[in-house]
Amino acid sequence: MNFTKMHGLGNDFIVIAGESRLPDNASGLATRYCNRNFGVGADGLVFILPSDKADFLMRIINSDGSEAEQCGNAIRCVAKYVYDNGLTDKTELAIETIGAGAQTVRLNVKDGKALTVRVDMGAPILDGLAVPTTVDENPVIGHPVEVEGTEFRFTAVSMGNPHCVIYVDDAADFDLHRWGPKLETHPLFPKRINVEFATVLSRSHIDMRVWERGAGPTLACGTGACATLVASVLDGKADRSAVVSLKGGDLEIEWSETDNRVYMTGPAETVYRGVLA
Ligand SMILES: N[C@@H](CCC[C@H](N)C(=O)O)C(=O)O
Repeated sequence: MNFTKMHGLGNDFIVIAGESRLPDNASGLATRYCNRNFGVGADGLVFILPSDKADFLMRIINSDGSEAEQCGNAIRCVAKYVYDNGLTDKTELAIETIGAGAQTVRLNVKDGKALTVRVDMGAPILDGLAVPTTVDENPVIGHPVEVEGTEFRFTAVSMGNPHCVIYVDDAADFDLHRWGPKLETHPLFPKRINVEFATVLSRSHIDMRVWERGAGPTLACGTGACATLVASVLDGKADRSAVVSLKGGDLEIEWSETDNRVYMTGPAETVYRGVLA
């Protein structure tokens, strides 16, 4: 199997195109090849597949072998891959995801290569049970969650995949490894959850660090950045358009008042190509 190593702000993927459907052993391939010591090393394994609803279908398997419904950084990589490799000459195309339907992406191209990608990430889901959480509220804002005697407050948002956003004094210095895994697997979250720790720097700038479901600490999370902006608007802390700074760099996020959809703009990079043994 040929692969391409790509990343969006350091959230890295092994990208595979050319299969007609998701291989039966996709989960095993992900745990084997995403391993940073015994494999290629990546946060996820991404398949670019044929779609009957859109130009392409993206399936993403986390490094622990679980499938995610959506991935904001991977969808930008997929858009860059299909354009740069001549699988399409469109600079605006639709990519189907299993959790958020077909999403429109717009490529900013220079010298024949895609530089940045703007993605219509769809409307956020705010109903607590649908996110899913066990909290029957719509929306779920500042709900308590207790871990080892420490109480956090989270706002729940699904961008096709589930997120809980927690405000902390200094996201950049937060102990992700201590709290991330316990929150990810807390009984309040029946499908586990992606956890964002956010510090609002101004109404148009949020600093965020993420503990991802199925992948642990990553350098960036596109859906997490979208969820963080949505939560911060709901919480009255930010305007509808803001820069979300992550460990790997910045994403521009807008939650449109006109159509209720979230738009994400950011880079995608190709690192190298190889063949899986
Ligand atoms: N890194 C991603 C999200 C990947 C999926 C996530 N770990 C999940 O299980 O939902 C992004 O950029 O959105």
